[in-house]
Amino acid sequence: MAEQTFIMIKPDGVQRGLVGEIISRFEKKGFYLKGLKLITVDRPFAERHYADLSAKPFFNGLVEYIISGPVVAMVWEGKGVVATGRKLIGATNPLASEPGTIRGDFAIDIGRNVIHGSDSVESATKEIALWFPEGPANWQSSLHSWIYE
Ligand SMILES: Nc1ncnc2c1ncn2[C@@H]1O[C@H](COP(=O)(O)OP(=O)(O)OP(=O)(O)O)[C@@H](O)[C@H]1O
Repeated sequence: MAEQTFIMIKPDGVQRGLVGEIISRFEKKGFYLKGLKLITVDRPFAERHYADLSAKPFFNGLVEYIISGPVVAMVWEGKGVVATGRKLIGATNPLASEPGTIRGDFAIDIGRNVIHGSDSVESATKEIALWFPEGPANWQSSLHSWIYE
């Protein structure tokens, strides 16, 4: 199966009306949308998603932020989508993110950085299973041969 990643537009991205812009960037790059839902998660769920960060001093604030409103959970597919998705997103600290990246263009504070993307193929598999227990959608783009040689 082609590589997939989990991308989440955080509550600030939803509140600020950045959903369309962000989806558009992934679509225009040539990645395929294989899962999409607007969902407000509870504390235990957010703690599971960020379990690897549970020892960090910012963990509680991070969980509060993620449960503060609806997020847009997505699965995107394509060659190299995990690493390239992270490049489209930009560095964790938005002030260090290059202009042209999502965080570089739309965010300032690390605790309000608009979007999450899986950091490895392994994390992507885990996160997709957590957020999409029903599994991603199964469809093939008819543009495939115009994007891949
Ligand atoms: N020093 C910090 N202060 C506040 N929040 C932080 C800090 N470091 C990280 N975070 C928050 O925790 C999230 C996860 O941190 P991580 O180090 O995994 O960065 P990331 O992989 O770039 O982000 P994400 O996992 O959301 O894509 C960050 O996106 C940010 O929202």
